[in-house]
Amino acid sequence: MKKFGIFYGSSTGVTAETADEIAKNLGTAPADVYNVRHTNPDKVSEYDNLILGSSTWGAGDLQDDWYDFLDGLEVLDLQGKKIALFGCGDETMSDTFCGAVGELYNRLQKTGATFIGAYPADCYNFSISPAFVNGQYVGLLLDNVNREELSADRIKGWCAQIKQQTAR
Ligand SMILES: Cc1cc2nc3c(=O)[nH]c(=O)nc-3n(C[C@H](O)[C@H](O)[C@H](O)COP(=O)(O)O)c2cc1C
Repeated sequence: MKKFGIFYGSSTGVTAETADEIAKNLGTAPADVYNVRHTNPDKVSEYDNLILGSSTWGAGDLQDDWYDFLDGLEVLDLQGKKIALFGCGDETMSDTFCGAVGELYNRLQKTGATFIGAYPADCYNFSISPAFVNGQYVGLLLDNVNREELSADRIKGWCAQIKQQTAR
């Protein structure tokens, strides 16, 4: 089984670019990076570790292409797999910042997968995010609308963490 499969949904390309950047940092081949719009959820069975990314739209909602994919994904048995989440949003959207990441986290609990890649919420400006659980974010959250200059380092640090958490 291959190590990392990266699955993303993106409306204007920001999360797509982030997925590619994460792939480079993890040493993942482009062929293992999937736009969920064109992918069957069963594809995840080929991977030990799933990196899942969505931007947030509406008011804290999933990126459009995630709806069907998540319906199929959340009913799978993913025991033994690790899931790391990332998202792109806008911190100034107050309490919906990266809400899609919170939704992925909540709906995928029942799959039995182990969640890795929690990220410290220091250095962000937010009130309450749906992705903020037990004092930290449940994944890597990026604000390329207002703080794009921070994203490359955040991705680098997070990928180093993911490598450690999947080393065994
Ligand atoms: C109409 C609209 C609604 C948005 N709603 C949210 C939101 O609720 N929370 C958030 O964090 N970001 C929100 N955003 C910001 C987007 O998530 C952000 O621009 C993101 O980088 C888009 O990524 P994508 O191109 O991969 O879809 C919104 C943007 C627009 C234009």
